[in-house]
Amino acid sequence: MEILEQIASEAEKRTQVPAYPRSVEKVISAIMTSNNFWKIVDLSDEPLPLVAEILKLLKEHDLVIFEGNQILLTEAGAELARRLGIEPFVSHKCPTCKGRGVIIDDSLREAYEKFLKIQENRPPAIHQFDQGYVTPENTFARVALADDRGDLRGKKVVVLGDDDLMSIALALSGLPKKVTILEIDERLVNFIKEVSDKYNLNIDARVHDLRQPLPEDVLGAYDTFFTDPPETVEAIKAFVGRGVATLKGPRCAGYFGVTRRESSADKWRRIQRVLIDMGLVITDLIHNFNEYVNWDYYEEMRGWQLTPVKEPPKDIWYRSTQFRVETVRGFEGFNEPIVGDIYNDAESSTT
Ligand SMILES: NCCCCN(CCCN)CCCN
Repeated sequence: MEILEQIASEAEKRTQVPAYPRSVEKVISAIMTSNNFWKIVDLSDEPLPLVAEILKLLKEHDLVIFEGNQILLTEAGAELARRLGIEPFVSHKCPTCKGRGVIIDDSLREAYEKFLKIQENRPPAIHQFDQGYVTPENTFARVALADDRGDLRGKKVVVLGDDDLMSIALALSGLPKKVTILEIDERLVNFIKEVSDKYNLNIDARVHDLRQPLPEDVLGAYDTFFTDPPETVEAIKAFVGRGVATLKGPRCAGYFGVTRRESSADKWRRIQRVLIDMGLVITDLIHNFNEYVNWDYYEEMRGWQLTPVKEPPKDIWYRSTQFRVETVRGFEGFNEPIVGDIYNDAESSTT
């Protein structure tokens, strides 16, 4: 145990990311499962900067070697794993729903097929706004989830930030009474407007920087919000807080993703305290519900400078947990201006 403690404390000192013996143990389990850096980050469920530093420390202790871009345990590393009883990861994920608990069934199939075609011409994700969209199937799984919880039919829905094109999927499903979207990126707003005009979707799409307070007419006017904020506590407070500010009253719902790729368990605790303090209850937390298509600006992101081997990401590695929250009596949204950097902290790495 002592070596894990030593590596964890050194890794925390170097990265300022909270690190524990369990963090090191999970990285070793991940190495026993895959030699690919991105898969090791994905399996370990620890922040990328911390995983990168732990790998460097394991190498310094001759417990790991880098053969080309492959990350392998040495004989000493395998011996340590045996001694501590560390084993490879084993998945028991449902092959049908992929662990989401919902599927895109026949009632949504036609709308989903249309969405698949429409999203082929979507604007690419850009670094400037920390964009990274989820797969089209994932976007529709969020529609299925919200309908399964009774949050869409006859409801007014608002989307805060929409590189995932949730607004188009929601409108195509025909379930909400109204869909509004606020998005900083004009390319996306124009794309959504064109699609809305072409398919008669009647989407209320507006360019808006979510660091600025919301327009008056959206405050207290919606039943359900969707957002997928950057991974700083400030950004989550701003995006989710504004989502709450759009809600009509108690017992309204909000959906958003929070990742482990850029947020430690300690940051999660701060995030969850912010949610509780807003007067929300967390009704659902679905691990790895969201899977993000690899963005082509990966060489510009901070995480790339930190990787111990320079292997371009191939398979999906960035995932997030889908949160569903509900307001109760006394809830309080947040609609103040945000100043300062909402994209970067010690744990973020894809900005
Ligand atoms: N920088 C690339 C990954 C960004 C993912 N973040 C924004 C997602 C927008 N669809 C945060 C994901 C979890 N909140």
